[in-house]
Amino acid sequence: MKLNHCKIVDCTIRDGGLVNNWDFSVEFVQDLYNKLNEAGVDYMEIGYKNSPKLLKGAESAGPWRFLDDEFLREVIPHKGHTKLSALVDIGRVDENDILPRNESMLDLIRVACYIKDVDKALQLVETFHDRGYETTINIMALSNVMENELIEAFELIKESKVDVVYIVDSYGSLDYKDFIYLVEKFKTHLPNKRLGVHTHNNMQLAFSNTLIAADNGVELLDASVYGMGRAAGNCPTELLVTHLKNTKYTLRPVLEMIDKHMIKLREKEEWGYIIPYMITGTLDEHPRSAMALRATEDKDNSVDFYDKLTTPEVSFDKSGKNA
Ligand SMILES: C[C@H](O)CC(=O)C(=O)O
Repeated sequence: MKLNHCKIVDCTIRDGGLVNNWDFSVEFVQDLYNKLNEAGVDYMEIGYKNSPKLLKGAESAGPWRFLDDEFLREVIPHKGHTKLSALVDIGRVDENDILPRNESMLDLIRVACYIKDVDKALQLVETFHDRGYETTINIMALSNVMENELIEAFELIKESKVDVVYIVDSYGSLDYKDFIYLVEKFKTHLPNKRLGVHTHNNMQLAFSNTLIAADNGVELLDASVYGMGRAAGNCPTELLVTHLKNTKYTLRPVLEMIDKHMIKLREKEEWGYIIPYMITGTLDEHPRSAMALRATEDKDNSVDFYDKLTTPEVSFDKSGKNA
């Protein structure tokens, strides 16, 4: 039997941290690592490896926002076969903070960027590659990228050392036709690269879009336990684990994590398919205005929210309120 080509990258801590300001206990993270390892999940993204020096106003965040190698060694004293990954952002990472891989707990470093910064992202990728890490470049907000910009980026990526190139649906606004189109485009222009996919669930399509990408040859599939991720959340890990065929994955340990931690956490924190996130998804916008709305007493007034977003002469201030 030919084993499925896919690998799951669980992003619960990194993307879920955008929901609770990375306020996960050490016990939670240890349980998650152990359960993902038991379930056969390939990678766990344990947080961001950005530098607090380069990101003002983030002092209140939990330790998973600015991973520290010493701390990681204490949290995961016995590493199983699940590899550890961290995400970095352009302009927020100090490359001097990244140890050579053989001195670090991390195996994979993923560089997130917008299309205009692909050149800078690839410079970072080269540094991390030369320090021994597996690398990805995650081009965010792809639904807002012009074809000509993408083609220019492909030229640089093709010649680079990056291992995996991600198709990222940051706004949860793409459907199956978009994914088939994008995967084909990436495969045609980057025949020498492996591909990854990261989806958001604004339109209830995260799981199905991930499967379509996988069926079309994408290898690294991002997911989060119970879908925990920014705003509408991500493709649920438990669904991939149980649904992908010809794999070594098992569902039971992920269900144990959900029973022990995720149900309680979801009562305290909010993420998932919620109408204001559906609205920003269908309008192909960042969910920040919907997130701001959900923090107000008016949080369920979706008609008013929709009217504001679709009325060109109304503008929003930074908190998401209309001005
Ligand atoms: C690098 C990640 O794919 C970034 C992310 O979560 C996004 O939605 O954008």
